[in-house]
Amino acid sequence: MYTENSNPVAANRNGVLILNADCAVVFASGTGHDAHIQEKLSALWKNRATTPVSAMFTLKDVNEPITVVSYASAGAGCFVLYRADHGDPLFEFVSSVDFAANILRHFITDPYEAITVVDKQARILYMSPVHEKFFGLSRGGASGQEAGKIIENSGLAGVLRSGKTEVGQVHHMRGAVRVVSRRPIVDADGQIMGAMGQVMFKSPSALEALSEEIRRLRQEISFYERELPRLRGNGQGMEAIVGESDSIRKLKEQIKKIAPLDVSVLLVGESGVGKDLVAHAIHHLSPKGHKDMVLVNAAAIPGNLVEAELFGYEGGAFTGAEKRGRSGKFEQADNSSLFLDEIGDMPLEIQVKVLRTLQDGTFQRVGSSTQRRSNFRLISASNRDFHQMLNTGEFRLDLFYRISAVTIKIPSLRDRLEDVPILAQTFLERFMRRHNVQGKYFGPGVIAYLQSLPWPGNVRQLQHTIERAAIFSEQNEIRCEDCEVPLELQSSNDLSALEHDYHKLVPAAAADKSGKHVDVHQAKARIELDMIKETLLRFDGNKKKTAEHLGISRSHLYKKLAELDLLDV
Ligand SMILES: Nc1ncnc2c1ncn2[C@@H]1O[C@H](COP(=O)(O)OP(=O)(O)OP(=O)(O)O)[C@@H](O)[C@H]1O
Repeated sequence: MYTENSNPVAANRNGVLILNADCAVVFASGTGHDAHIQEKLSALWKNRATTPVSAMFTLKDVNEPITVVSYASAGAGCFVLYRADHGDPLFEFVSSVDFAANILRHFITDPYEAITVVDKQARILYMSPVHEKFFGLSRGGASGQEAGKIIENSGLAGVLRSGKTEVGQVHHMRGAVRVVSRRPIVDADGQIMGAMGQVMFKSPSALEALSEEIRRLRQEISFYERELPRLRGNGQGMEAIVGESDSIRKLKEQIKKIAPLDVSVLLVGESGVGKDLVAHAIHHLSPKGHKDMVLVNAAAIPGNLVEAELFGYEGGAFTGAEKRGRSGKFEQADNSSLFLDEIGDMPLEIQVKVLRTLQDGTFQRVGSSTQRRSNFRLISASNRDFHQMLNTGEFRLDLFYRISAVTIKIPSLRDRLEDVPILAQTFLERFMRRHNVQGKYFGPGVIAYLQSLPWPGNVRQLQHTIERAAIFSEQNEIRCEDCEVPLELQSSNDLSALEHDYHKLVPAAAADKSGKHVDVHQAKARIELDMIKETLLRFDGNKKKTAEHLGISRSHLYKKLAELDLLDV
């Protein structure tokens, strides 16, 4: 029998015992000499045929509990003995969990959370198989090598120096991005023994998505921080209406005069001219301006909910109603302004319902017979032609009188093209402020080009054009070709209506982007082409919807598409 007992410290705490097939001791070291321990392990080893010896277990009924790691071969049983202190988590873990070894094995071979263990000199003692594979090494190929030589950008040597744990670090290696944690490993006296790195192999893409989401949310927060002053109302007064033309000056005068008076105002004008802005400015300058204006989109209230939405309801008035009931828009607008947007699109049956409240300010909540009163200032807006609607009976005359004590017409942009430069500059600066972009500017000829366009979608369309140009312009300079203008006819969707407005559109279409003159047929074809392209895009290439929307037959559309070589769209 060979015995080894030269290290008193090791002998005191640790040891090795090797037994042959007949349970005789062939090697003992340290606590392996302890007769009591030898007896216990021999008994276990003897019964190995009926009760296999665990890979890791604790001997409890000896002087001091001992953690044992065993390795069995056909001819011998090798036991590594480790005298654990009481309260040592490893001892507790191993002594209380039968399958402790399986867990540790799982931990060191987990394909999703690979580990690397280094000694004090940052030499690799162990690397998980999946990690070795990742580095193109064979099994055990990393052992004994310097961590920095195997692991690109390894931070383990740094952790050994600093003694500080690093959690959730992004680590670039071999062209991949991984999330890693590194920690120093200390002994019972707090001395650094080595370090361990752990790499998340699974879902770094999910973590990347998470960090991308955080980045996006941060951006959004900073966007809203910049927007807040405007949303709080700083941008809702007269200063929000940009323009220096005579018609805009006159409009601002009208707003100043009308705002303090408690009369109902009807704002008319094409879509995108700024009716909403004007409504806010009137409310803002009115004695009720300190309260929020209540907005109702008259075209968008679902028919079956219109009464509940406008007048409110009592608790349990109908299935799905809130228990405590709810106030409607009229009630919410008490002592404030009520903005009835798109009033020209209000269905006739709803017109009847609102008329009475508009006449005397009284209403009843659905499910209640109590008469309520609301004192609101009415502002309405529409891009529809009221004369025509009154003639055809689409809009009630009595309601029209009620909403239009004063009517303000907001001019189309093409009738005040002198406002285009200041509007374009304002939108560009606003865009840069909101999106933290710097240095964009209009190149030569761009403003003149913008002034030559008809703007059927008015200021909204100009704003979108500038924003699109700011996004897509390759350099800081915005050029004419960046200002692609899809023709959006908001209030009239067909080509005949376009022809009706032809005298207004021709001057604009009569120059191409470089300012070169084109004749009337070319200009008309250009408009038609733009409309077809824009509408096709809007309806994802659906030709039926495109034809319907443009008010042309499908055969005409196909003919045009064939001419334009767009049939495959
Ligand atoms: N004079 C202006 N100065 C600055 N921005 C303007 C001006 N007129 C319109 N805008 C901007 O153009 C866009 C459309 O304006 P707004 O919604 O007020 O138009 P609208 O006439 O109410 O349109 P719709 O009839 O389609 O509701 C908004 O972003 C608005 O801020």
